[in-house]
Amino acid sequence: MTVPVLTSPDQVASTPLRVLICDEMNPGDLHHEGFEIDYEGNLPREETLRRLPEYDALITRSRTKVDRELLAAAGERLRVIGRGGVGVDNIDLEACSRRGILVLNAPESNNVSAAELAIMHLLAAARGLTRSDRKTRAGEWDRKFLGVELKDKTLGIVGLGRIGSIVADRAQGLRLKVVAFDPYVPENKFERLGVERAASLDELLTQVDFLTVHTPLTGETQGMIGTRELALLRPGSIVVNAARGGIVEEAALVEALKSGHLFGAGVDVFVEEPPTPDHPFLGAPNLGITAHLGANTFEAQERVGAEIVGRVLAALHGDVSRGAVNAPALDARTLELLGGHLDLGEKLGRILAQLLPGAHDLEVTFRGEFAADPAPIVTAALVGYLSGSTDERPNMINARALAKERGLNLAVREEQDSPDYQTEVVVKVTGGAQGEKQRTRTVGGTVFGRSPRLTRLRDYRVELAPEGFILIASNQDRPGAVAKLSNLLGTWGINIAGMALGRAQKGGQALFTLTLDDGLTPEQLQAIRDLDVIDSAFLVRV
Ligand SMILES: NC(=O)c1ccc[n+]([C@@H]2O[C@H](COP(=O)([O-])OP(=O)(O)OC[C@H]3O[C@@H](n4cnc5c(N)ncnc54)[C@H](O)[C@@H]3O)[C@@H](O)[C@H]2O)c1
Ligand SMILES: O=C(O)CC[C@@H](O)C(=O)O
Repeated sequence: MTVPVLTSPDQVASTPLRVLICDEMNPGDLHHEGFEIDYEGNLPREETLRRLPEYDALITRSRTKVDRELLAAAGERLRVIGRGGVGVDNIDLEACSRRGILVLNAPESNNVSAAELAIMHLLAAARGLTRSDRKTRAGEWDRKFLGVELKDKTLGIVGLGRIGSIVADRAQGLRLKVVAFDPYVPENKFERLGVERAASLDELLTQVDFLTVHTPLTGETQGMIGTRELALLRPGSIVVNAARGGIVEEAALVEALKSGHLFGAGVDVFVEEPPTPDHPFLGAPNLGITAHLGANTFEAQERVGAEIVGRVLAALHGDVSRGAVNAPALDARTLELLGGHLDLGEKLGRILAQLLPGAHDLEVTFRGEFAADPAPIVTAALVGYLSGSTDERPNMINARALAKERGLNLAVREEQDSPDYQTEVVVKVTGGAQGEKQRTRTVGGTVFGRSPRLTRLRDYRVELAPEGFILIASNQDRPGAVAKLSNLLGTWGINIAGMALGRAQKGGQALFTLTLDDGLTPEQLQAIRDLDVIDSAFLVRV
């Protein structure tokens, strides 16, 4: 982990710290003692690259790509990048971390505006706004068009985070029934918002009249609404994407509009922004388009500007407590003493996120004597558990706040005794709807030298390096199971890097855990599940 070195207050007093704002926003008051802030609105990229070496911090919106080229042009002086808004997909976070550059965002400031824009697109598509506007301007007074009412229809929301929750609230005001799919959000949030929970994306798609997506763009969400998913929607549905281009596949959306399967759609975001003049969206029927304007209101820009400027200036003074997207908050000594335990905690969290996402309780048990206060291991477990489901890149600074926001309760237990290892960390998550059977999943691990080892999966003892992909399979402890499984993997050319076998009692249920160098296709996983010696099989990526 890289700990960015920020300026000490002494340095600040002698030389003004320089901040360049290169994208359009309302930056508020630019006069702050000890700082020189240059607001340039839409600065051409070449100019940004040319001037950047003279600045300590850069503030952007989504227009400016903070890539390796920009970082190379910046040279040594740049230490903080502020993103006015939430999505950091225009910023190469890995490259920033590697150079010790702190990245901050302002995720709460534009969510009302973005949610209102999504509702606007829904209403516009329902009443054919863009079509009627275009025809009337062309001299055609077409009053034949019939729209649809929203009242008593069902809105499906994918992603019940900050913006999805506000959309749910506003939609209920329009008398829509709201159903959402978000496997990472605990049940109590759905209950609090009065939103019905869909168990899967397919279940959501088959029961809604309108669909709106509010997830970050991740490996999982890219293209998550494609031809197959659109076909699952009822004929005459409306689709809105005001999140990120590509969550709804562009070509599939155009096709579904042209075929008449969809009544209409609204988009605020494109895969490539700005789109080329021949982009298929531009000729699609009943498709309302805005130019990534979700955050473009006076109110949001005032909040975004004030928040991101404040955060960047605070960070330049060494206070990284607000909005840090990529910075660890630990000193070098603690990092040294906790050794591989932070890595272990993060891996245990990541495994659990795949075994039981959307839990409402997470409990960490520490066994044995740790060389330093093990509390950061809890944070690391949260980082792992929350990763992959939010734009905010959970890290050692923001993970506890994010967990609180999600309604994830934390508990920590310490046991002096560690019968099997010098130290052991066991993480348990519990989830499930209120009044229904609660599910729990437990994983545990230890550290050999600086390398994490998995020691426990559910009630089974294992010993395995948590690397790559782990295949977890259970069977009735019958002979021949291992051979059949490894033969099958061998026929696919998949190498087994490590294997552990655990069983609760002789002849009872047994658990195999295999680390694999490569992942499995859904068909391969199904073929394993279909083996007569296997009861269940699950693949997690560490
Ligand atoms: N159009 C705009 O101008 C504009 C403005 C602000 C935000 N945004 C975008 O809106 C989106 C939502 O922002 P937010 O602040 O609400 O984010 P958030 O992190 O608060 O919420 C995202 C939600 O998506 C859920 N999620 C993640 N992966 C999922 C998956 N595979 N399936 C279902 N749910 C999943 C998460 O659990 C989380 O609850 C982001 O893409 C953001 O960049 C766009
Ligand atoms: O204002 C912007 O540039 C982008 C707004 C929005 O997409 C965000 O990520 O906050």
